[in-house]
This record gives sequence, C-alpha cells and structure tokens, in this order.
Amino acid sequence: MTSDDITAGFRSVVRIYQAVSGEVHALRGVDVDFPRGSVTAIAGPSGGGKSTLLSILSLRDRASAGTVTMFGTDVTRARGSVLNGLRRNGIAWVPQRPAHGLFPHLTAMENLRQVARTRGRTQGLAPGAVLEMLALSHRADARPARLSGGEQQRLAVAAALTHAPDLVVADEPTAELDDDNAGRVIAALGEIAAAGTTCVLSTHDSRALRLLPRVLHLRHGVLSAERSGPELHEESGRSRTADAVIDGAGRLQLPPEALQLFPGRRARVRIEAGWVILQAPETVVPGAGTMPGAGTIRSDGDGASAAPASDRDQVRVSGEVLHDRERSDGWAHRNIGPARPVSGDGAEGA
Ligand SMILES: Nc1ncnc2c1ncn2[C@@H]1O[C@H](COP(=O)(O)OP(=O)(O)OP(=O)(O)O)[C@@H](O)[C@H]1O
Repeated sequence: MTSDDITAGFRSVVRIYQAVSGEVHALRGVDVDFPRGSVTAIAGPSGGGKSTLLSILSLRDRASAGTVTMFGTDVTRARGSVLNGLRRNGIAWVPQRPAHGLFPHLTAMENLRQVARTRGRTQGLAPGAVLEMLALSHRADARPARLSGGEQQRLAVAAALTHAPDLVVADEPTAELDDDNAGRVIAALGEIAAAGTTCVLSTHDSRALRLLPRVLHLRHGVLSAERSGPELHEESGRSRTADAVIDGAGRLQLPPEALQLFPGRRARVRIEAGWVILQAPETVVPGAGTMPGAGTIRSDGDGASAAPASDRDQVRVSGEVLHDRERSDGWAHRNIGPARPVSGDGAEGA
C-alpha cells in the first residue's frame, strides 16, 4: 500500500489534556492507518478516547506527541491556516449533536447547497441525491428546528456526504436512528466509500458494529483490537476472532474477553513456529492436581471453556496444527490467539 492509498495515518499518537485534577492521558500511543475508501468504526467504552481520536483525525485538535499524516503530508505541526484549508475542502465532520453542524436559518436543501459551495466540489452526490438516499426529500424545505432528532441527524450526515469529501469523520451518527434509518446511513457511507471517500465513525451501536467492515476498539487510550470482514459475524458463533493491535513500542492490549482470562495480570509468553502463545502461569489447586491458570482454555471442538477436557487438545491455527496432545490430568491447554478448535477426530469444529 503506498502513501496515496492512506488518507490518514497515526504514529504513536498521544493526547494529554491538562485538567484541574491533573493530566488526563486520553490517547497513549495510537498507531493506525485509515486507507482511502475504507469505512472504519471506532468502538470501546465511554472515556476510552474515541472522541479525542476523531477530533485529531478531523483536524479540530492536535496530538500532544506522535505524528499525524493526512493525505500524505505530516500535519502534526502544520500551521492553523493549512489545517483550516484541509478541513474546509476535504474533511466533513458530523458532530454528536447534529444541530451543532447545521445552519439554523437555512432549510435542509439550503444547508446542503451551502456545504456544497464551501466544499467547492462538483463530483459525487449532489444535495438532492443525498436527501433522497437518506429518506429526507420530503423535508427538503424544513429548517433544522422543524426536524425531528433523527431527521436532524440524517441531515447532518447528508451534509457530510454531499459532493464527495476525501474524509468523513462522524461521532455516533446512528445514535438517534431507528433500524431502517441506521441502515440507510450505513449504506450511504458504504456507497461513498466505494467511490473513494474514507469514512471513520465512533459508535456504541451494535447494529452499526455488525454491519461495518472494520472495527477498532479503543480502551484507556490504547487500540486494543481490530476486527474486519466476516470475523465480525463469528462473534455469535462459538469462536471469535480479534486481531489485536501492536503499538510502536511492541505493546499489545488484549480484548476484554481475553483479558478476563488473566485475572492475575501475568502471562507466560512462548514463541513457537512463528506463533506467539499466551498462557497464564499454572496454579496448583489442593486436591485437584495441576489446573490451568486463568487464561488457559480447554479445546474440545465445542467452544472454549475453563472446564476439564477429557480428550486431546488440538488447535489449528491458519490451517496448521499447533498442538495435538493429551494431558494425563484431564486438563488441556489451548493457546489464546487466532486459533480455531478442531474436534478430537480431526474434523474442524464449526
Ligand atoms: N477537554 C478535556 N479536558 C480534560 N479531559 C478530557 C477532555 N476531553 C476528554 N477528556 C478525558 O479524556 C478521556 C477520553 O475522553 P473521550 O471523550 O475521548 O472518550 P470517548 O471514548 O469519546 O467517551 P464517550 O464514549 O463517553 O464519548 C476521558 O477520560 C475524558 O474525561
């Protein structure tokens, strides 16, 4: 992938706020690329740093340290006038409270025309087409105050999509919407992304998370996991794949469901045949012999659980059998990682 293919890149990005109570480290070394024409959701708990990341990405805020590259140019210390120019022409921002991004004295259609004039572009979707796509044509002549909360939110998204900006950054754009309209917004983002616009949104919305192709999890200011494509749909099945993000310093933050397997917050790291295997240290339980420490999971082809396994433990990783062994104590260990269990007879588990 060349730098032309990357709309925005973060390298070791840190954001520290100075609060009355002291420093708040909202981003603690984020490394991420947003490829041109991709749609990315930023998920994670409240306070994890999503809005902070979006603010820096939309050039409304600056990193305290690290490097931000936008359209192939390092903008980390660029002058305000340069950032304003990039924002005005190429970056569309959808705020969490949609009314903040709309002109209250203009109708819905006039709002979009005003955005189109400011953006100075003619390619991509014209105002009428965007209103239709978001089921707002019948409200074209209404001012924002006359629109419902959901209509205002769709109008804010419509403004962002008008005439193909290079980058759309949206804070919770489906929060106020019913299922049909949330689906319309997601579909519209997909459509402009297919035409080359890069879209990044923060969301807690499970509907959006299910539908979007790439999801990054941000927790305590650190990107903890990344999921993409069909892996999203494995979540409801027995296995769940999460690509963890390794930051520039080599740190990896486990997704919450993996982290809970390590309550002692200690892991044994083994490197074997090109794979990194994490196990919690074994603990001795009186009367029960050796038991897996937290974080070791049995594999019996029937999903993962911390229960005794009677037969052999066989784990296939990307088509390779990594372990195939029996344990005399009836406990089997499975690697935490991108592993898929196979059943005892070697048939792959679903
Ligand atoms: N202007 C600020 N001054 C001081 N601290 C701030 C400021 N803005 C955000 N923070 C703190 O930075 C951390 C990250 O906040 P941020 O708003 O980015 O999280 P978030 O994931 O978007 O949360 P939410 O989902 O609730 O919107 C939080 O601890 C927050 O309290």
